[in-house]
Amino acid sequence: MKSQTRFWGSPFIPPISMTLTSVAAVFVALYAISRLFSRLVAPRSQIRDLPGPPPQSWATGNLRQLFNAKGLRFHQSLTDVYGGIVKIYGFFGDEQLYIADPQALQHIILREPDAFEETAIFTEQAALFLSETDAYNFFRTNKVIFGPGLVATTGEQHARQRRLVTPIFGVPHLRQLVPVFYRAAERLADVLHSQASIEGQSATMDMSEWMSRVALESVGQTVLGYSFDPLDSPHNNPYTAAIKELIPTLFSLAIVRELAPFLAKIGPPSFRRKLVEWTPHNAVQRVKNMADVMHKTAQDILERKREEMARDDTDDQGARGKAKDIISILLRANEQAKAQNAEQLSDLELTGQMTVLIFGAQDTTASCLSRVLYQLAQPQHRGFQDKIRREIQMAKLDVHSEDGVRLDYDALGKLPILDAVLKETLRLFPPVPFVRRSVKKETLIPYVSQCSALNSDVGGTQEMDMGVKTVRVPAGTILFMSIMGANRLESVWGTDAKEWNPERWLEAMPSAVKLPGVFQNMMSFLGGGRSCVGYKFALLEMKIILAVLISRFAFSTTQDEIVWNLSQIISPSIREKMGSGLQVERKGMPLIVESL
Ligand code: HEM
Repeated sequence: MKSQTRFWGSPFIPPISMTLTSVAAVFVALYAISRLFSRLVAPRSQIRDLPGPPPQSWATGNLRQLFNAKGLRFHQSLTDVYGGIVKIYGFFGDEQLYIADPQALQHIILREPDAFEETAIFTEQAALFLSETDAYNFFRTNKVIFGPGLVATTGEQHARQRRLVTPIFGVPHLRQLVPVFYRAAERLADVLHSQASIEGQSATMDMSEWMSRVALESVGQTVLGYSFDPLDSPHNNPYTAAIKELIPTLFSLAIVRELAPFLAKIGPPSFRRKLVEWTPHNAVQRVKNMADVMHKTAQDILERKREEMARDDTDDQGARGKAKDIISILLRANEQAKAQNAEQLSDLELTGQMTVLIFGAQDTTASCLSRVLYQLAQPQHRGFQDKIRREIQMAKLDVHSEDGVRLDYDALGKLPILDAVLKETLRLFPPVPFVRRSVKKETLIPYVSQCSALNSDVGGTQEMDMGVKTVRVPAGTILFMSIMGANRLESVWGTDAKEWNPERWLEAMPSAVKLPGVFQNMMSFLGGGRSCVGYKFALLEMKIILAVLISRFAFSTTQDEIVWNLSQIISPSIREKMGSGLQVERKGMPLIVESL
């Protein structure tokens, strides 16, 4: 008997799903033909002469190696084995570039940013997935996850939004957020303390889960003035579930999404939306539903903010004090701009910013915080925990705060060991290991060839400077900018570039080679007009959380084997060996947490 195909319980689905499968096959074939054709008519590309790995297959090139949860080694090997500028393959022999070279990155990010844009894939993907209005919103969400994305557009519209949003991440506003970050960090510390007390004085806890929760609560409170997760009780907010799921789900669709620029040209938005609704693919449907939940939540919060603002205005001279969260500030600035007929954000742009900021902030900081705790918990690095604890105790002696417990904004900026540990972790383990761009117009990219020893022994590279060269790159080429590769170059960081050594930040840096990063010569927050708008916010938040936790707890490792996975943003999981040599993995990073 033939098995019955079911799609979301609908009796009409089998014929539709069959039709869609055939339609998809036709699209893929058309895409392949169009790529082949454009390659035949295009002048011979110089990319062809660059070194790089062979494609794994003609159809998917190296994409399966690049967009793979276990792909971190492959990413690292590209720079180690082939140098700072590497030829890789996309679909059907499409030649792409993988870049860690400082000269090339300077060119792309600072010297000629107009020749590059965030991959059109994202714009067109959104256009493909959603109705016109939602596509706009969804796109911005998506961009911050898979690449930069303050807004859905490039050029002047992005510049305008950036101008409007940047001031709220300045030091005066950040100072006001300090107590909010402390509240979340201290609540977490109380919860961990009571858990540890149940088992005496110490207990094994999944610290990556806790970092994820405290990061979401911190950003919810500071950006939206909204509590997603009270930390002291189980949380079941649908938004929380959506944002946790979205990144891995989108990453699992990474290869399919490569086809988006082509598919997005088909028909009007309403037709493309229908196509997505009918697509018999679980991950596609989940992404659509998550986007809906996030958009709806952002709309509700915006409504509530407007009501609060109206109440503030009618209150007796703001007796309750004006809300200090970022969206309230943005909203007030926007209302002022409206009154003066100046630059402002539409409602759709405002809800888009909310989602973008939550996404940009949550997983990235959670990933970095988890990695800092993991490093500090290693037996060989535990001395750094003691040093940080001591320097915090010393700093508190100088602080005249109400409770004598919290270091203020300025005191937090004067903790050299904590600072060095955070910088070194961000350098060696950037939460976002790469971003992508596409070339808008043909350009000549300079690079310093460091491809000397074609050394297949990953990690055993010998970089040799062979002088500045250039490569002519045609419009439409996709680039991977390797944040992790650049952050580990020996030419920039010295021979111990691949080691975790916080002490390097307490000494003079060995090299004068400049990377175009916005923060401390590293690429972790990128650089230029698309750099991370929230990096000072992130550093402040992470310092407060770490200062509170390290003051109250000692962290050490368990027997578990922890592995770090790539899903655009890096996250840990536990590898378990089952009988018969089988290995399974589950999300998490258990550490032994001891109350002090
Ligand atoms: C450790 C924490 C963080 C890391 C490593 C990080 C990293 C990055 C990177 C690499 C980009 C560039 C992406 C690209 O161009 O494709 C970026 C952009 C961005 N980040 Fe962050 N980020 C962090 C925290 C935050 C926080 C806390 C916020 C907000 C509160 C934030 C908001 C943004 C926004 C809005 C953009 C897009 C900027 C634009 O396109 O103009 N990030 N971030």
